[in-house]
Amino acid sequence: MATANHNLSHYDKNTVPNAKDFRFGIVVSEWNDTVTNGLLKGAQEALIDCGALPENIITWGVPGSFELIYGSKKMIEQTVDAVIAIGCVIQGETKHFDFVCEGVTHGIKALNLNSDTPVIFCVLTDNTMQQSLDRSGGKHGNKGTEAGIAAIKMAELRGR
Ligand SMILES: Nc1c(NC[C@H](O)[C@H](O)[C@H](O)CO)[nH]c(=O)[nH]c1=O
Ligand SMILES: CC(=O)[C@@H](O)COP(=O)(O)O
Repeated sequence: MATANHNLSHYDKNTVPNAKDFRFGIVVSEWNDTVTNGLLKGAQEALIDCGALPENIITWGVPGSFELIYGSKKMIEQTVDAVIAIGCVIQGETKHFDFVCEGVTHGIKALNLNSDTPVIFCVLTDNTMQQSLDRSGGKHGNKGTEAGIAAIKMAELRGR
């Protein structure tokens, strides 16, 4: 289902475990910070709405989405139950967009494969700034909210 047909902010609390006993790490890119700060807000609000304690949420900034890989690797060492990697990559004039998006995707996939801590992919890869604004608290909701809920569900699965 395309995002256009699904509000990213919608979730049913009855299907989300209570997050009071979990610790979360959030790594957020400074590139396109109007968007990434909106995603961060959505993620933080979702975590707290579902019981997470503010003191159990560690948040670090990194320069760009490519640095989410290393930042998430270091965050895993903070003994958290899940990491949320937040970024916004927007197509420019060159192929750099392709390499950043592919690099981040493969890097975060590798962290999920090679560590015992789930890393949630909250990286927008959009054609325009408007598409990113629409998905970080705009008309399509907030992908950060979606990522926060995913982090709680994966933290619970990790403990099974
Ligand atoms: N163009 C965008 C970037 N580019 C920067 C890279 O992510 C990286 O920081 C640089 O190549 C140094 O390693 N990053 C984004 O997050 N979003 C963009 O649109
Ligand atoms: C994703 C990027 O790195 C990109 O926004 C940079 O823009 P450009 O391709 O015009 O250099």
